[in-house]
Amino acid sequence: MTERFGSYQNELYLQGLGGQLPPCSTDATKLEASAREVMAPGPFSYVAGSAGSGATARANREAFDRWRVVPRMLTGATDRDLSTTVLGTRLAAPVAVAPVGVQSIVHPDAESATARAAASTGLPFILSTASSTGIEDVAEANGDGPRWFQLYWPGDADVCASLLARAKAAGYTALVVTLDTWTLAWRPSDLDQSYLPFLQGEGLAVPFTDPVFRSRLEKTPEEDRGTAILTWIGMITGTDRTWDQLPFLREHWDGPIVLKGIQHVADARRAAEAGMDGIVVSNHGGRQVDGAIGALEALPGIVAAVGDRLEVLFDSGVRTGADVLKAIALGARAVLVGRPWVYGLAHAGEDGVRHVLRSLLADFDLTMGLSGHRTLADLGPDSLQRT
Ligand SMILES: Cc1cc2nc3c(=O)[nH]c(=O)nc-3n(C[C@H](O)[C@H](O)[C@H](O)COP(=O)(O)O)c2cc1C
Ligand SMILES: CCCCC(=O)C(=O)O
Repeated sequence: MTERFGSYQNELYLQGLGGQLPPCSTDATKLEASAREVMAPGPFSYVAGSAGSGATARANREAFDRWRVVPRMLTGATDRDLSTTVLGTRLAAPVAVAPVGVQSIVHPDAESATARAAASTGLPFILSTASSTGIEDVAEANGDGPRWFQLYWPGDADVCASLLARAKAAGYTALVVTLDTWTLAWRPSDLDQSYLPFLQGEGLAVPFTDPVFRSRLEKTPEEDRGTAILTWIGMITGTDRTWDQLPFLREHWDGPIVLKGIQHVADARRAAEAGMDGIVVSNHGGRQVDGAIGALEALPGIVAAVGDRLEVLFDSGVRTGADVLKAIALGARAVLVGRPWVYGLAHAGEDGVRHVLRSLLADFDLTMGLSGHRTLADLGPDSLQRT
C-alpha cells in the first residue's frame, strides 16, 4: 500500500492556479489564531485551553523542539511506503484522529464530518464517549473507514457493557480506555467564562441513545436534558478505578484494548503485565495535570521498558510532519492528533478536517523522503539528535 501523500502539495499549487485557496492554513501552528476568529469564545477557549498555567501544553511543544532530524542523502527515498499495522488495523500512515468530545460546539456536522474526513484519508477515527453524535450514526458516516471507540469508563457496569456491545456491533475494532480524565482538571479558561461544553447544544448522543442509560433516568433526556447530562457526567467522573478492575473490560471487549494517558514507566509496565494490547503515551494535550512533563519526554523510556510487549502509541503536541517523524523514530507505533483538525472543523466542516489531515500527511511524507527515510522501519534513534 504505497500512497503519495506528498502529492497534496501539487494539488494545492494547482488549485491556486484556478484561484482556489485552501479552506484554512496548511500550517497547524497558525490554525489556533485563525480559529479564534471563526469560533465563539466559549468553544474556542475550551478547545485551545489547557490545565492551570498551560505549562504542560507548552512543555509538549518544547519536548519536540529538543529533538532534531539528521537527514540522510542518496537513500532511494523517492519511493516511499508509510504504511503500518496498528492494533490490527492496516493503515496507510501512522496517524489517527484523536478522540475529541462534543464536536457539535465546533460545527453543526460535528463527529459525522470528522468521521467522513478520516475515512477519506484512510486514518482511524476514534469516537469519544462524550460525543454529540451517536455510536451508530458515526459508524454510518465513517462507512468502510477504520474506527476505534474511546471509553470514559462509566461507574454503572451495565451501562458500560451496553456501550461496548453497541460499539462492537457498529464496527469499532479497538477500545481506547482513557485513564487520565476521571475528573476534569482545573481549567481557568473555561472557568473564567463559566463554560462547560457538555451542557451546550443538544447534549451527548452516546449515552442519550443508550437504552440502559435511559433506563437509569426518571425523565428522558428529551424531557430533562440538564439532569440527563449531569447524571452522565456523574457516571463517568469520580469513579474509583484501579488496575485490578481491568479484567472487566476484557470480559466485555474481545478486540485490542489500549490504555490512554500513560506517562510513567511503572504504569506502562503495569499495563503490559495486565495483558493490555497497547498504551497511548499522552498527557491529554496538557489539559489535565498542570506542570506535567512534556509527553514526548516520557516516550523513549516507556518504549525501552515495554515496547517489545505492547504497542506504544503517542499524542500531545503533534503539529507537523517532523513531529510525526520524531515520535515514530523514538519508538511510537502511531501518533494521535487532536486540536489541529478541530480547528479545521471550525473553519470548514468536513473539508477543513480533511485539509488539516492531508496537510499533516503530506508534510510527513515529504519530510520522510527529504530526510532519507523510505519506510517507517528506517526510522530510529539514529534519525535524530537531541539538542
Ligand atoms: C476539545 C478536546 C476534547 C477532548 N475530548 C477528549 C475525549 O472526549 N476523550 C479523550 O480520550 N480525549 C479527549 N481529548 C484529548 C485528545 O484525545 C488528545 O489526547 C489531545 O488532544 C492530544 O493533544 P493535541 O491536542 O496537542 O494534539 C480532547 C482534547 C480536546 C482538545
Ligand atoms: C469528561 C469528558 C472530558 C472531555 C475531555 O477529554 C477534555 O475536555 O479534555
